[in-house]
Amino acid sequence: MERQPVVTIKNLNHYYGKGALKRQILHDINLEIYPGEIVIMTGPSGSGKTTLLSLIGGLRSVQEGSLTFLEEELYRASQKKLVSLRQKIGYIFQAHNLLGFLTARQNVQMAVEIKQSVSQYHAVNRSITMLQAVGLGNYINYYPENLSGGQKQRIAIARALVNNPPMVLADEPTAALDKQSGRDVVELMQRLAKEQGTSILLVTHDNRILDIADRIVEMEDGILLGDNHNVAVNN
Ligand SMILES: Nc1ncnc2c1ncn2[C@@H]1O[C@H](COP(=O)(O)OP(=O)(O)OP(=O)(O)O)[C@@H](O)[C@H]1O
Repeated sequence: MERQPVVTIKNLNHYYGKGALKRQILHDINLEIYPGEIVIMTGPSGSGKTTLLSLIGGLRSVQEGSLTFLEEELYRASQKKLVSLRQKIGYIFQAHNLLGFLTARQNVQMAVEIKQSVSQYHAVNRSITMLQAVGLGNYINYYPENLSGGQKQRIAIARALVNNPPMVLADEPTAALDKQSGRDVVELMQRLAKEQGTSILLVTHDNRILDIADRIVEMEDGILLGDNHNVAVNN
């Protein structure tokens, strides 16, 4: 495995609220994620997992500490830099967030077209290839409402991976799925991530999928447990 991390977080703190209402949510977080690595983050509700995910994804500004993505520092980064970072990340959420008036192919194609100046022909072909890779080759022209929860989540995976991003952030991707569909979806993510060398940071409460991780870290009251040793070794 290549040793230059995709994400390096050092002494990261985060707060919500102002004045007397200011509350520290993340405490001195240290974490490194390497290319192709699948890291699962667990922890109780309200412990700060989604907050950390949104900071890594450039969806919130870093307030204190250092967070680098592919060697770009996000602390005090411009909006332009944050926008360009977001384009390097695939997102998969609990609710698949597909657009109901677009077919499976069009939902994936949109992600290709937003990001790159590619021809429509190329965007269509890439979208179809990606849908085939997630096992939806026979459902390319279906609308989301005519597909199962697991199939919709597969479209979301195709959309997240179609631009071959260095990193995918997944927030409870199996929460709305039954046991078998949840398992299928994460195994698919695991396979594609390994094939493409994509790193995955996946937040879950689902103990049944922990085995797909290369590494498990746990968030408790805004403190990240389980990764300190790793950071020390890599420094
Ligand atoms: N925008 C916000 N403004 C103020 N407080 C917030 C905001 N977003 C989250 N919080 C609070 O910050 C804490 C951490 O929330 P966060 O969503 O990061 O936790 P989580 O571990 O992802 O929880 P869950 O597993 O329920 O999604 C919670 O106490 C939450 O109420």
